[in-house]
Parts: sequence; C-alpha cells; structure tokens
Amino acid sequence: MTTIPADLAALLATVRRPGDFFAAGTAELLAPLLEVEGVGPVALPLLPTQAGQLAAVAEPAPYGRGAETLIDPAVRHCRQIGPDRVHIRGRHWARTLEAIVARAAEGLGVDGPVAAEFYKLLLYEEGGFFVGHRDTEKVPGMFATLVVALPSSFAGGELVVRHKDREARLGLQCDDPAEVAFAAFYADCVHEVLPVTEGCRLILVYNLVRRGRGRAPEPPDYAAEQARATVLLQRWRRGKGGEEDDTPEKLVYPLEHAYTPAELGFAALKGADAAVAAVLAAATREARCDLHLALLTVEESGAAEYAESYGSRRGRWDTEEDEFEAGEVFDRSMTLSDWRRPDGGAPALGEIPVEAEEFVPPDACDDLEPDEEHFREATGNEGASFERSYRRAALVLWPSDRVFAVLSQAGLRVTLPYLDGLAGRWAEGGGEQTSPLWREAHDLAGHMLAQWPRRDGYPRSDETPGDTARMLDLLTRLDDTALIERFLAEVTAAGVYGKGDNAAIVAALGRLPPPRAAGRGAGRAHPVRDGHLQLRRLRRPPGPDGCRPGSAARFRPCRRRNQADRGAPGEPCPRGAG
Ligand SMILES: O=C(O)CCC(=O)C(=O)O
Ligand SMILES: [Fe+2]
Repeated sequence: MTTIPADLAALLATVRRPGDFFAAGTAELLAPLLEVEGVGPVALPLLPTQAGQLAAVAEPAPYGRGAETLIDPAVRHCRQIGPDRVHIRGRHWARTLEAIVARAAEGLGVDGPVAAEFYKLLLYEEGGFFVGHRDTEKVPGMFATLVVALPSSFAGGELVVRHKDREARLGLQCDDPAEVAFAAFYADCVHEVLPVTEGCRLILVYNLVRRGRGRAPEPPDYAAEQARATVLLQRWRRGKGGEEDDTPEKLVYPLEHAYTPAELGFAALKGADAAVAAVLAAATREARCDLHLALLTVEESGAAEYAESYGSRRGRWDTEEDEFEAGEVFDRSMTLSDWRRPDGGAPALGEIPVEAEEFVPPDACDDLEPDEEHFREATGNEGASFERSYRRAALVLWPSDRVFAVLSQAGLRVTLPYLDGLAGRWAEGGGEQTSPLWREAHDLAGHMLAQWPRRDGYPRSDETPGDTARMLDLLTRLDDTALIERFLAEVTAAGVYGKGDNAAIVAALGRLPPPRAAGRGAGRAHPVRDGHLQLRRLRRPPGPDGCRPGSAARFRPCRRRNQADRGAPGEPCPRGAG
C-alpha cells in the first residue's frame, strides 16, 4: 500500500515557521508631515526643487569597512541626513509605520514584538547607487533593515537582496502618491542599490530590533524538507500509471487557518500554511507536479442520535438542536472548487471530487469542526437524521502530466466544457494537428473515453443531443479519427447514446476513411433505422478471449493502435477486422 500521503504529512509537520529572507509591499500613506532641519516642511511627492534643497543640507553617506567608516563615491554614491534633523509626523504616520513593521516582521517570519528605530534619511539623485554589502548590527538586538521609499518619481535604483542562491529585485516605486513602498531584509543578506537613472530616490532607513532575550531571528530554512519533498513527489510522478501503482491521483492537504473564497490566494496564506505552501511550491516545481490552492467542501448526512446529556432532560419533548448528536454517516461528498495557482491565476477547473485516500495526512478530516450542522427529528417511518458541512482551504497537487486524469475524476460536467475550450483555442491558433493544444485535447479525450459511463442497454429514445453528441462533435471538430473510431466502437456500439445523438454520430462517421466508415454502417443504405443507428445491431457479447465475434469484429479499427489509443483489456480487439 502506498505511504506517500503519510510520508508527505510527516515531512510537512515539521514546517511551521513561515517567512523569507526579505519582505516587501506597499502601504497607505495619509498626509504625512516630513520636516527636515535647514529645509522645513518637505512636500510629497518630492519636488525637484526640494530635492535640491535636501541635497544641499545632506552629507555624503559613508560605508563601513571593519571598524572604519569611509567615504568613496565609487562604493556608495548617495547623500544622508541624520535622525536628529529629520522629523516625520502626522496623525496617521505612527499607524502606517506600525502596519509596515508588522507586515515586515510577518514576512521575515519573526514572532514577538519588533521595533523599528529610525536610522537615517537617504537621498539618491540621478547616478546614485550603493554597491553590494551587508549591514552591521548598529544597535543590540538589530536583526534586519527596513527601507521605506517616500513618494518621489525615479527610475532605476532597484534594491537587490541576495540570500544563498536566491535574489530579490525590488523596484520600490509607487505610482500612487498616497502610498509608500517598503522592503525589509535580514541584515546579513548581501544587498545593493542599482544606479538611479532618472529622478530622485528618497528613503527612510530603519533598524528592525527584537526586544527581549533569545537567539536573533534568522530566515527560516526548509531546504532539507524541500529536497525530501521533491524526491517523494518525483517518486510518485514516475510510478504513476504503472502496473504496480496504487497511489492517489492527487494529494489534498487541508490548511490550518480559515480563508473565505474572496481572500483565497497564495499571497494571503498565514503562519504555517504559508510555510508549507512555500516548501510545496518549490518541491512541485522541481518534481514537475502542479500545485493549486482550492476550497474543500465536505457534505455529510446520516443518522442522528440523542445526545448523552439529553437523557436527564428526556421527556420534555423540546426540539432544541443540542438534543442530538451525529451518529453514523450514510452519505459523504467531498469536492474541490475555487482554484488558485501560485502565480495568482484562477484556472477554471470546476468542481473536482476528492477520494478519501487523497488526504494528507490520511486522517486530515477526522477531527474537523463542522461549519454547519442541522438535525431533523424522527418522523413516522424515518429515524432522526443530520446534515452537516465543512469548508476548508486546501493545497492540492498532482503530477503535471496527469492533469487530465485528475480532471476526468470530475466527470463529463467538467471535462466536456474543458475539452470544448481546448478545441476552441486549438482552432483559433490555426487548427494544426501538430499543435500541442491538439495533443492536449487528444490526451484529455482519451481519459474521458476510458471513464465514459458505460451502461448496458438500449439507446435512449431522447430526441435531444446528449453527452455522446457533444463528445463526437468535439472529436469531429478536432478531426481525431483514432478517437472517433474508439468512441464508436466502445461507447456508441454499446448502446450508450440516444436518438438525439444520431446526427453527431453520422457526422463523425463521415470523418472516417471510406472503407472503415462503410464497415460501420455509414456506407449502407441508410445508417439510421427506426431512429437508431445500425451500429447498435452490430453489438454482440464478447467471446471467451474478450473479442466480439462476427460482425462486431468488423466494427473494430483494422489498424494497429498505439498504446495511447488502446482500449482496456477484455474489450473487443481488432482481430479479423477489415
Ligand atoms: O537605499 C536602500 O534601499 C538601502 C540602503 C542601505 O543598504 C543601507 O543604508 O545600508
Ligand atoms: Fe545596507
């Protein structure tokens, strides 16, 4: 039995702390009052004349080398004004700064109180820069630097922060004058400011300090967990579809925090959820799996029982809901919807069902608190019952090349419109069968065909075109003759169609090369008789070797089919076709 869900759960259980080596964003800035001694109030966004006045009262910014403080415009070309001469006030400023610090601390993965101590005001005029360096600990407890870019128009001047083999390139421009951009990074990360090519970059620099004892915070490092998750997912992907494979088609990891559909997004994940998502995002990328965020809805119904505490009150015959508790579950449906991708996209994957064995950990849903629970009293011949539902956000992953197998779990309600979309995009893109979109459509249609509901019986007398007609229309539009043949042989010939599907069947038959079409009824006097295609008549029960005898064999494709087009074992084979 596969241990992949349990193994992945054990690995992710150690990933608790979110955060990265840097955090960046924008915050609302409401009417701040910036005052600089020697200049007076400074209007924001910064005006060129005031930039000149600031430059005049500023001094060249030094840099440190060992115990020395040096000035060298080849290393740092920028001017500074010390904290004693800069005052930033205004009713809203303290709140703005507090919000920025909170977001910076969260982004860096630091719990507990963090203070921002103003260090200096920096002015980068055209040509200004600062080469790569690390910041020294300027005050005890300082673990990171926070820069806030005040509204001012400039180009270039990106802040580049590096950590291990990663790099963040942060523009810090704000188009809106009522916003500031900020960036925070761990002090031991090498960082540089690229040359400003136009305008003036005006920066408030703060030291981020953690009060209290304990080790200085460091960027969370889940490289080992990420590498192990990658190996696990690669193993899953490689084994998928093999004969021995008993692994789930997808994995579903319910998250800890509650998220509404409106706030669902990778960027909005909190705490350990964000940490796990970051590890899985990197591991799925490397292992060629797809990662999505989705809303999981579990709906259950079953028998209700009198609650134990109700015994003492029995006899009162009141109908309070707390008289009952949920007993045996008779029915459970679990679906995923509201899909989000790590890049912020929202793919239209529709509602996809979840199988119990897909949960990570396998007992993920055992102790969930229902969001809603209703009880119904016993009536004449029915016992008391309950209905309840749960909604949780979940991370969902599958091997990238199995996306259509996953989509097919949702059934024709999801796959038919999806295939329609693919066929439309393929036609718009030129309609060549060599196009990757055609290949995708062919793969998806193959999975749909393999799972097509095959009820045995007589064709429906329904006059309206059904799923069979929709599928054959799509295969005809795609001119996918191999799958048209398979569909006619495996589905239509088994009677899974109705009167309303006949036109689509005839059109599809028309796409087959003449000898095969003739062998399937289209070449006869008339393919439709009594409202049903003669195909139906060709159906015979399979022989002992799985092949259908007599005319049914003539109905099979007469060429060798490749692996992708091959039907399930035991289905009629092309022997004797022609
Ligand atoms: O201007 C910036 O964005 C960074 C400044 C800096 O690195 C420093 O003051 O040490
Ligand atoms: Fe720095």
